[in-house]
This record gives sequence, structure tokens and C-alpha cells, in this order.
Amino acid sequence: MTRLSVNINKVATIRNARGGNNPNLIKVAQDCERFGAQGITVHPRPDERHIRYQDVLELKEIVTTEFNIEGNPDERFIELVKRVRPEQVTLVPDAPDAITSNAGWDTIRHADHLRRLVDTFKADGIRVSIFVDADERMVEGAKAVGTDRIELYTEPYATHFAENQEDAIAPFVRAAERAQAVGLGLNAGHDLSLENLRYFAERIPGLLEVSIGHALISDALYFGLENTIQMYLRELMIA
Ligand SMILES: CC(=O)[C@@H](O)[C@H](O)COP(=O)(O)O
Ligand SMILES: NCC(=O)COP(=O)(O)O
Repeated sequence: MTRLSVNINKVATIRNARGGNNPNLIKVAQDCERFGAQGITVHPRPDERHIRYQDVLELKEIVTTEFNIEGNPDERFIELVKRVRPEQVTLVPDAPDAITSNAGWDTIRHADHLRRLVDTFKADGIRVSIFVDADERMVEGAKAVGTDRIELYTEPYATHFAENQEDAIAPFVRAAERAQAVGLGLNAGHDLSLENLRYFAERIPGLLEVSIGHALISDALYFGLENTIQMYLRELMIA
């Protein structure tokens, strides 16, 4: 079964627009869980433009499903994650000024750095996932540094899905098969949506978790949060 982790970055974006506490991030996280989400994902960025470091500390107190913290492992991020000890940390190679995540790690070039990070988080009992492109060499590189899981960066899939679904999914199937062959757990995320999720989940072997934020929170404007989470869960309920 593929689990749904709701990324609540965009809820914090709206809250921060007015400087107050509306919408209340803590309540939204609790409601996501109540409505069926099997995890909560946040991606604190150095400029705290949406999730603040303080949010992560407060969320740790109330999240009862899987808490997944994503981000670029700079010193502040490492310290935060080790303090919070979420179920999972996802390492993402974001430039500080990137509008959003736009690539996976080069797991071969950065092998030593990644190995040290994996070791430090695993020593605290935190499951580690490494964000990678759908490239079998990068999957093998991730395995070599000792990570528990990888997260496939799905933006290229989402972009090409409208033109040619089979071509869009093909590298992701190959990467997933490689992950299975080498014994890596598999997550996926970025730009997954009601349009492209079922096709992806039906074809990707061993898909353990998807984290979805931008499209899901946007859909919630039209369908409401509870309905929207149920709609995404239905897309994942496949034989
Ligand atoms: C790691 C990843 O794929 C991203 O999707 C990220 O979590 C989204 O970040 P923003 O919400 O800042 O675009
Ligand atoms: N890891 C991906 C994630 O958390 C959400 O990405 P998006 O759905 O906001 O593109």
C-alpha cells in the first residue's frame, strides 16, 4: 500500500502572508491526520518563507502519524532534525534561493557527504530518504551511501504526463525496479496531483509513500480539505 503524506508548506505560506496565525498550521496538521493522511511532511527553508523552524518543533508535539522533514542539510537543518527526531528525514539538495526543489542529488559526486549525513541521522534512529532523479546510477549511488529509502523527484513525470504518459513514466519504472533490486525503500513526490497520481502509483513497483502539497492544498480550495484528502487516498487504493 502506498501511504499519503500531506505536505503542509503551502498552508504556512498563506498564514505568513498576514503575519498572524490564520490558518492555524497545527490544527491543519491534526485535521489532515483526522481526514486520513498517513503522514505530515514539512520542508523548512533557510528563509523560513513558509514553514518556520519553530513550527517544526511544535508539530513534533502533535503529529501522531509519520512526521517527515525535508530539506537541504545545512548545519541549522541538521541540528533541528536531530532535536526533533522525526520518523523520517528527506535530504534535498536545494539551493537557498530556489523557488522550489528542482533536482535530485548526484549521489556519486556527493557520496562522502551523504554517507556522513546518513550515518548521523541513523545514529539517532531517524529513517533517511535521499531525493534523487529517476536515474538508475543515482539509485545505486544512494544505496552505496547507506540510505534507507530514496524519494524520486517526480516533477519531470508530471510535466511530461500530459504529452505522453508512457514516456513520462518509463524512467521512473526503471529507477523503481533498480531500487527494489538493491533493497531500497521507495518514496516519490513533487507535482503529483489528482490527474497524474493513479497512473504513477499503479505502475511504480514498491511505492511506499508519496508526499503531496502544492496540488493537494490547491484542490482543497475547491473540494475542502477532508474531501480532497479522501480523493487522493482513493487514487492510491489500487489492487
Ligand atoms: C522536496 C520536494 O520535492 C518539494 O516538493 C518540496 O517539499 C516543496 O517545497 P516548496 O513547498 O517550498 O515548493
Ligand atoms: N516531497 C514532495 C513534497 O513534499 C510535495 O511536493 P509538491 O506536491 O508540493 O510539489
